[in-house]
Amino acid sequence: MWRRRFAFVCSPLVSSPKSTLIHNQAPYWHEYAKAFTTGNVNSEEGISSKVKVPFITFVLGGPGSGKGTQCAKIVETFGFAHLSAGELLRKEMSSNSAKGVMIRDTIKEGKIVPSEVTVKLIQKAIESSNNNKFIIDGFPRSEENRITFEKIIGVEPELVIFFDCIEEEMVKRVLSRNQGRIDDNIETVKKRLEVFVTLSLPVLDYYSRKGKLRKIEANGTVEEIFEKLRPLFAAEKVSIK
Ligand SMILES: Nc1ncnc2c1ncn2[C@@H]1O[C@H](COP(=O)(O)OP(=O)(O)OP(=O)(O)O)[C@@H](O)[C@H]1O
Ligand SMILES: Nc1ccn([C@H]2C[C@H](O)[C@@H](COP(=O)(O)O)O2)c(=O)n1
Ligand SMILES: [Mg+2]
Repeated sequence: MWRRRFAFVCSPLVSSPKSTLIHNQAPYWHEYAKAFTTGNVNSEEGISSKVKVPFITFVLGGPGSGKGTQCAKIVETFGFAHLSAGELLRKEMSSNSAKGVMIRDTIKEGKIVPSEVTVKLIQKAIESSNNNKFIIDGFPRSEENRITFEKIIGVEPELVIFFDCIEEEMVKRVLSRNQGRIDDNIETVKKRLEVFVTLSLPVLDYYSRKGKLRKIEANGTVEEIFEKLRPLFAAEKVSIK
């Protein structure tokens, strides 16, 4: 019943109160569901009603729009597991394997890493977590990302948050981030902004049409922005029954 309340409070556009999580099940889904089971899966009947299905939120926005900053606050306040696609890729690129080098070159160019690489890293992180509420930051960055996630993971997000921030502010934030990222320079930021418009906007459009998108105006202070997010995550609305 949490979902019905969620839909009512946050989006009159959500047309169906039916859970989308257990539809579109990929072949992988059965194994995936077992990772979240309460120990009551009946192999003949399939997934039992006690299986805990993951609650997935995607977070999108241009470079420097504040995704990582706000995700950290959501984790702290609402107990989500934070999976940053960019962070997973940066960890992977630090190995000097051929894949690591490919990731490094792609990130430096401000482009998008092939979806299968990113989705497999996300899959591994989900499988090794004890949590069942995930906030996936910086994903899906493209329609290819989205479709690959659906194919491999077989779960749809309940919610997609878009941080809408003006370009000038995003550039300012990235250039003063000072965390030693290879993409925090003006050339790469310009390319990332172009990639965002070309590849990520269609994803936002897709979720908007499904009634799942929540746009957050992201030009204010960290606290002001978090206050806009808070109602989306009020505890009882995201607890999985
Ligand atoms: N509301 C804000 N006001 C001012 N600075 C902010 C705000 N939110 C985040 N920042 C700062 O801006 C920089 C970029 O923020 P953050 O890393 O959260 O963005 P991001 O959307 O995750 O970017 P990227 O896509 O490049 O990873 C950080 O140094 C962060 O401390
Ligand atoms: N789905 C994703 C997420 C990230 N990347 C690459 C390309 C991005 O510019 C870079 C940094 O990501 P961020 O930390 O800003 O989320 O990582 C990707 O290819 N695909
Ligand atoms: Mg980030």
